[in-house]
Amino acid sequence: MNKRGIIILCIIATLLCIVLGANFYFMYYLNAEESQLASVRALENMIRHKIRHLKPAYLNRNPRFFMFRNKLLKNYKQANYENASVLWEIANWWPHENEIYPLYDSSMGQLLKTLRDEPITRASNLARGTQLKLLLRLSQQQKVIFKPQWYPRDVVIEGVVYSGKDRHVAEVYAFYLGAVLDLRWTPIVVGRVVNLKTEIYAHGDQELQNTIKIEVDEEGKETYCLYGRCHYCNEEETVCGDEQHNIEGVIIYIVPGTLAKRRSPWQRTYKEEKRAIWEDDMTYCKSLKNKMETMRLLDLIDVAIFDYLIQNGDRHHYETREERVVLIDNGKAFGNPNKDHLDILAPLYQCCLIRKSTWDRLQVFSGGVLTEIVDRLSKQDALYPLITDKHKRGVERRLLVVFAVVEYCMDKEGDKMFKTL
Ligand SMILES: Nc1ncnc2c1ncn2[C@@H]1O[C@H](COP(=O)(O)OP(=O)(O)OP(=O)(O)O)[C@@H](O)[C@H]1O
Ligand SMILES: [Mn+2]
Repeated sequence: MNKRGIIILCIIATLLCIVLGANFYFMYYLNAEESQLASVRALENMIRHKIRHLKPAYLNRNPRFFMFRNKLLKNYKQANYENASVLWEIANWWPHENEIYPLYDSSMGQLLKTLRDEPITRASNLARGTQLKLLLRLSQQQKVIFKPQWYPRDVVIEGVVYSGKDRHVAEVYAFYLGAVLDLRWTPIVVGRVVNLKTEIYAHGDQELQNTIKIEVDEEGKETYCLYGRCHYCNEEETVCGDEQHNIEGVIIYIVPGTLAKRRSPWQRTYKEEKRAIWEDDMTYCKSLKNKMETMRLLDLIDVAIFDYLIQNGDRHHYETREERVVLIDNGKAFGNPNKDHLDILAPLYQCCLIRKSTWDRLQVFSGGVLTEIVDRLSKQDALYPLITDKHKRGVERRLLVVFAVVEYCMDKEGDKMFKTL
């Protein structure tokens, strides 16, 4: 063979290698993707099977519930007070690690009422986070956060789990749900109707006033519309007062102490065409178990259950207080009552661990009692009813899914999945 022949042969051989190699790679890639998909599907099927065969105890009311009910109702019943300052001082001493308020305290009911009734004496934009929120001062003293209403209760937010703006009532619901499940890690929150003209604009600083548009129609009737200052704020998207200039919103008590922000290991990519590793890798938790303290992992699993019940799929970061996880920012829940995003529960089904106390507590509120008690507790809130019946049914349906996932994990891991840390 001459020199030219050898070169041509070499080129052909190289090309063959590249084509074959690429093919093998492609086939490997396809298989890997298929098996990942298969494992996610298999898990979903397993959970579906478990739901169909749930023990009656998970479906019926638990008689132990009565031991908790009266105490809860008594503790969170809004009550008259004499001196708001004293109550705020008490509440500012409450937090310990991530527990924001005590199990039972006679000041709680009074504190809730101060947040609902005390006059707003100053208002400004709070450009923390990305969504519209205000910083209010009550009675020249206590600073609180205000998140306004964007949607009526029955609007269904379509699309991905983190679509849309905040749902203000979700913050109140989260507060009561945390109280019921003994995950007292949320800020204390009440609903409040505020007057955009006389309470917000009139006490607003120059900057806030500049972000409130006042329109006057031919009859001289004014409309106040707030767009605020924040990452997503713009003049086209406003919160407008009704005929009396009233808007709904929530007053969020500021958690005293230092908060640290951390990236969630189960963070979404926020790009619909790109999936995160944890979304396909069902063994994702294995490496985390070596990297992360068990305490932290258990906190995040509690958070996953909490978020799954209310369908908050936007906990891209979590915050800690004294090294324990707090449930700050629960506004992106209750978007679509007809849809359950199972992957919010990934920390539970991938790690197959749960705090024993959380597991015991969840079972106390089986059989429809969970949404009933949150409903009773929130009856005194200015924004009652917080969520529609469809959303309530969603919470109950998801509680069964949590039971089913724990059953699935028990099959896999046995009792060693329950931790007492
Ligand atoms: N109750 C609170 N107590 C103390 N700090 C708070 C409280 N609520 C919010 N913050 C602080 O303000 C930041 C922004 O609040 P939040 O996360 O609710 O806003 P957001 O606009 O929804 O943010 P994101 O767009 O990141 O979801 C929080 O990261 C936290 O540091
Ligand atoms: Mn948010």
